[in-house]
Order: sequence, then C-alpha cells, then structure tokens
Amino acid sequence: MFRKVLVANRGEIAVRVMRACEELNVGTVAIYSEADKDSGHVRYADEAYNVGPARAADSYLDHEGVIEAARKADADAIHPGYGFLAENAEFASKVEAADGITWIGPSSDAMESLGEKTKARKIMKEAEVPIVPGTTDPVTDPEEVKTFGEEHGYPIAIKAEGGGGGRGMKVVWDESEVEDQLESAKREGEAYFDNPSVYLERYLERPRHIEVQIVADEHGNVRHLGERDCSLQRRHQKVIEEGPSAALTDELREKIGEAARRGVSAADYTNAGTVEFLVEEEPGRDGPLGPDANFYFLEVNTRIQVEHTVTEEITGYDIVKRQIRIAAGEEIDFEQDDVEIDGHAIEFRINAENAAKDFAPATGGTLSTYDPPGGVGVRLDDALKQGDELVTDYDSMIAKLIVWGEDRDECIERSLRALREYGIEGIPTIIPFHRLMLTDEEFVASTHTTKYLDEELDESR
Ligand SMILES: Nc1ncc2cc(-c3cccc4ccccc34)c(N3CC[C@@H](N)C3)nc2n1
Ligand SMILES: [Ca+2]
Repeated sequence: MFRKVLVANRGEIAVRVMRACEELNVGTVAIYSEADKDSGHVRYADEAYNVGPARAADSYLDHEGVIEAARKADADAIHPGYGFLAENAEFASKVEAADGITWIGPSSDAMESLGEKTKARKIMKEAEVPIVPGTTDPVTDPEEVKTFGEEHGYPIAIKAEGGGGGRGMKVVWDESEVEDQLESAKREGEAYFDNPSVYLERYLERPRHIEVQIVADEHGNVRHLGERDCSLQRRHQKVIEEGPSAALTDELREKIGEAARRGVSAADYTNAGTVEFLVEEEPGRDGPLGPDANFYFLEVNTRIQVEHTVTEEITGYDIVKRQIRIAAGEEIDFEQDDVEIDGHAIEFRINAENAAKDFAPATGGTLSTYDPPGGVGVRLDDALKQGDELVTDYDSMIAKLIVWGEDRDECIERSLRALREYGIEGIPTIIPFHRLMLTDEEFVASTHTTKYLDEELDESR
C-alpha cells in the first residue's frame, strides 16, 4: 500500500479521495492554486503545496508542476480525481514514467485507445458489445454521409473522433444539411479536440442514457457495480443522477452489465471506469424497457465520475478506496454474484448558479450561512464551511447531496426533506431548482429521456 498520495484536484472530489486515504492509513498531499489557498481541501490534507496562480493551465493542469509537487512531498502515488488531468493520457504516461510514483487510474494506453471514439467502437464491436449503428472509420466526404443516409435513414449524428461528453456532435436531419454539417463537425473537431476526424452514427431521438460502473484490477478481474441513469440533463450538463434505473428490467440490467465487462476486458482496462450506453425505448412502448429493448455502446469514461457516489450508496462499495487498492496491486476480493443493488439513490449537484438567470454561475460571495442537511440516508460530499469565500475560477459545483432510500419514492421524499434542511445564504445555488424538479410529474414517473430538460426548460422559459 502507498505511504502518501498526492491528490491532483480541488473541492469536494479532493476531500473525497483524501477521506479514502485516511481510511487506508495513507498520508494525504493537496495541491492548490493562489485562488484556493484558503480552500477546504487544503485544510483537510496532511500537507499542501502551492502549484501556481489561479489560472488552471498554470496550476492544476501544469503537468511538470504537479509531478514536482509530488517529488517535493515524496508522494508515491497521484490520484487525479475527475476533470483537470483525470483523462489526460499524456500526463498519465508522464506519471507512469516517473520513478516511484504510481498513477491511480487506467493505463495511459487504455485511456488513449478508449479516448479515440472510432478505436473504442472497433474494440467494442470485437467484444460483441452492440454499438450505435454507424461507421467505425472516419468519413471525409459528403457522398459517404449521403450513402449512409440512404442505407440507415435520417437523422444522422456526425461525431468528432476526439469528442465525448457534451461536445462534438452534429445532427443531420435530412440530406440537404449534409455538406454544411459535415464541414462544421470537422471544424469543431479541429478546434476543440485538435482532431478533424469525424464518424457517423444513426441519431437516436429519444434514448435513455444509462452508464455502468466498472472496477477492474491488474490481475484480470473485472466487475460491474450496476448502472446509473443520467437521462436528466440540461444542455449536456448533468444535474441529477440516480440508480438503479427505473427503466431497466433485471434481464436487461444483466445484459448491459455483462456487455460492459466484456468491453473493458477487451480494452485491457484497469481501475475504475464507466461504460455509457444509449437505450432505445421500443417504439410505442411506455414504462420500463422491454427485455429486448436495444442498448448501444456510446463511450467509456476513463476516470472516477462525479456521480460515482450513487453506486456507492446502492452497492455499499467504496469505489475510490478500490481505485487506490487496485493501483497498489491488490486483487478484487469479491465475485460478480456478490454485487447486490439495494434501494435507490439520487445525487443532486449543488451548483453556485442562479437557475432563474438561465443558470448563470455566481460571480462571488461569502457563505454567510452554511447549514448542511443530515439524518438517515443523507450524504453530503463537499469541502465547505460557513464563512468560506466562494472560489469562482473553476467550475460552479460546490457540493453534492446524495440521498438513499429503500425505494425511489422514499428517496424522493427524503431528498425533499434534505433539500429543505440545506441552508445556504450569501451565494445563489440551484437548490430551489432541485426542489422544483422533485415535484415534476415526469421526473417522479421517471419517464424522461435525454432531451427532457432542454424541452422542459425551453417550454417553461
Ligand atoms: N447516435 C446518437 N444518438 C443520440 C445521441 C444522444 C446524445 C445525447 C444528447 C443529449 C443529451 C445526452 C445526455 C447523455 C447522453 C447522450 C446525450 C449523445 N451524446 C451527447 C454527447 C455524447 N456523450 C453523446 N449521443 C447520441 N448519439
Ligand atoms: Ca511511475
């Protein structure tokens, strides 16, 4: 086991990783930028190193600065958290090459191959994981798109090979849009991902977005820890995640979980990761998806995710501790059949944004009141205390409220109670928005699909 881990991140996820280290009797090292010198993750760590000015590129994203801090602290491992350098294969390979410092995450090779969407699709196809019908090689000219359209019909998704997350997708609704959309997809690919290559997929109009949590050790053991339903999104921004998915039958759950295991094994993937799928409601069917509903591989997230907490609450496994233990060479000590999903959990991202002003991020302020909720089934992952100054140099998420209930209804009731107890004054947050969502009948009926919030919000605006 490691002696000391440097957490190359900030905020709630930095404290989350340090809590796992504490339980493993591993020392904790924080890094911070000028903007974070009084922040919670610095307070929590055994020791802390300033890595530079507020600008992320000169601090949290500075490869050499982070590795130098690990050297100074004599840390023997680095955990990247999510965001920042978590999926940066180049940084991972620098850490792999740094003597005496272990990268807590998948190998840089696995990150490389799964980060390139066409390569990932080839690997999945080989492993007999269903992929969204489309190409596994890049397309370059409009004729190829039109031929695809004749064969598969419209709409077509044109995706950037280096894309993922909420970016890098153009939807072509009919043949007349092909030239323009192909050109803009290539331009965006070049601009955002430094890679103009694009590929095609049939565009699924009302899919559910299901993601499967994976843990895999360095001895060939791969387990899935069930799924999370992230269909409630706003402009590709997740605001509420939950698990298990009310839309899946046990049979479909098993099929999707086994497909995820096969896929990551084929990619020689290790540590924690998430396999994203789109699940297509059967035409004309309502309610839970039928046993032969179609599910398709979308992409792999080669990092711990914000919403890993939902899986921890319904399975009881501490995924971050598993990451650290796997990176230290330990074998996974449970079988797939030991994994049980118990109850229901919902995670609410607490963003310092003003929902009434189109979710505009807060521009500053002091947490004059900070009263966290508590009680049965209520978990709060944050790095805040009353009186803290809001740091606005990075993303707007300041905490995560995760609620567990014996079933989804109890989880919703308990969430409403926790959101009522959660007192924050001095900055705007989206807590009122979450309270509203929990009373929305489509949410409660859990029939929403990925386009839900954009439509809902557009109507309500
Ligand atoms: N062929 C095909 N059909 C429908 C899709 C719908 C989406 C999508 C669109 C809008 C919100 C989403 C939320 C979660 C997951 C996916 C989406 C989608 N995304 C959005 C970003 C990237 N993660 C992939 N790809 C899709 N691909
Ligand atoms: Ca190394």
